[in-house]
Amino acid sequence: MSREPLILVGGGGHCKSVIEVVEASGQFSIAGIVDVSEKIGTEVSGYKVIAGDADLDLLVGSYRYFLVTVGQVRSGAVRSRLFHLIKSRGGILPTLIAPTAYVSGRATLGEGSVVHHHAFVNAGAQIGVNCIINTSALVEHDARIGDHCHIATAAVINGDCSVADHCFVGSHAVVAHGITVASSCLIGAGAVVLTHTEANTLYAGNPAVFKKKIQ
Ligand SMILES: CC(=O)SCCNC(=O)CCNC(=O)[C@H](O)C(C)(C)COP(=O)(O)OP(=O)(O)OC[C@H]1O[C@@H](n2cnc3c(N)ncnc32)[C@H](O)[C@@H]1OP(=O)(O)O
Repeated sequence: MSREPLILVGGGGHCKSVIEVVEASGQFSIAGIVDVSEKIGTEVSGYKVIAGDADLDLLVGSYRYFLVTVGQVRSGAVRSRLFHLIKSRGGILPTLIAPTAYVSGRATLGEGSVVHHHAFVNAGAQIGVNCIINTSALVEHDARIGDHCHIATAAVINGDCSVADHCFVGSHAVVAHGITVASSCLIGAGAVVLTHTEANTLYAGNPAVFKKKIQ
């Protein structure tokens, strides 16, 4: 079966992690990577950077399938901008699930979202568009994850939680059952979130407490 060519947009560390998922899932062949123009001709995990940011518009005319592979910690703005640019030009952002991950048939996954190796998405979970469900993350039953969120490595979003758009939940953080994380929050690595959060705010620690507002 021939595999559709796929362009990866962003050639940093997160791109390497997505490449592991693309190769293992076997649905697409990686046609190239888009990064800053100075990196054209270099390689990421054996795949060439074929174009710079400014050429993305043109590439959307030549290829159908794209994934945003820029990472996301402090802000999801770059990932969100690239997602909307690709979509506005008619590009398709597929969902991708690593073969070692488990995604319930009763869960939903928005376009451009990637579930990385050994992650688990349980029944009734709803994941928005352009999300990263990173390696070994757990999204439990009926949890809702908004658009452009990054649930980082081994983070746990428990049952009935709601994580709004543009959030980052750090490595090994735990969001307790039924908690709402408001939009554009950062949850520090290892935090244990036991209370609902305010938007645009960093919370960290166990129990997680207010640390600062985010511009
Ligand atoms: C494959 C992958 O790599 S996936 C990505 C994995 N990466 C992570 O999980 C990110 C880890 N980083 C964090 O958790 C950070 O908290 C971030 C990036 C969310 C925020 O960082 P910054 O905006 O630089 O926060 P900053 O350093 O200003 O910290 C503000 C306060 O919160 C505290 N703080 C920040 N993060 C944490 C944390 N994880 N746990 C406890 N306290 C923390 C700081 O000590 C500081 O406290 P103080 O005001 O009492 O001195």
